[in-house]
Amino acid sequence: MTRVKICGLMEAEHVKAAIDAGADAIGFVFAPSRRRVDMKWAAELAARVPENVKKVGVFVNPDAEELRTVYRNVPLDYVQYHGDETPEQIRKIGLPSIKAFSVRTAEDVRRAAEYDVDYYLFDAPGTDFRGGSGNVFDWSLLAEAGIPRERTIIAGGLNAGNAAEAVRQTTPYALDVSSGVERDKRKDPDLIRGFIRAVKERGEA
Ligand SMILES: O=C(O)c1ccccc1N[C@@H]1O[C@H](COP(=O)(O)O)[C@@H](O)[C@H]1O
Repeated sequence: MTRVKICGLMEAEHVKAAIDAGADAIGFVFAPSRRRVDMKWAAELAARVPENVKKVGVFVNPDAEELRTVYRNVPLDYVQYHGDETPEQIRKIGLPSIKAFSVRTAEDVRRAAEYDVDYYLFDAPGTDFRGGSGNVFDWSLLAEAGIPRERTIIAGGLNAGNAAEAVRQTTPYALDVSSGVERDKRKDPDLIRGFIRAVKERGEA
């Protein structure tokens, strides 16, 4: 069964909607973004999340000490690195990790093999910020990744209308969505439910 991560949550109502709809993971953005949350509020939101729903902190080129401070104060399951972090930096920090790759070319996808992380996330390049752009990348490039599909997460411009096709083409571990479950730049509970339904009710075994 393909997992779903709902990212960029900022409001308690939307955290609850994602959990109730069956999200497998939720994401809090600590990087520069219109979806950024501060550590104290993220800790309050995270405290409402049951253990079976994984909590992911999204960072871009974080300072290692600041990252550890957030990790100590917010009960995160994974750190998502969404910048230019090197394999050595991630290894040295030593926390459970997801590395995001901005995909323009096959070379961008091949870089993933240099990293030793828990999950590999492939996203379209950002526009205003490093992620959360609502753009789709060319999924066919993933054939170049050389990463087991059970450790692959697809992001970038997903919505209830293209989620099933993304799963069909890429057979990933999980889909990750932010813009596609927003209306007027704010998360929308109906869109969250619709996205999760579109992924989970594809008729998979
Ligand atoms: O969501 C953000 O604002 C964000 C900012 C900086 C880095 C990553 C960010 N989010 C990640 O972007 C993709 C989702 O993008 P989309 O809006 O669905 O196209 C996902 O990996 C988020 O974790």
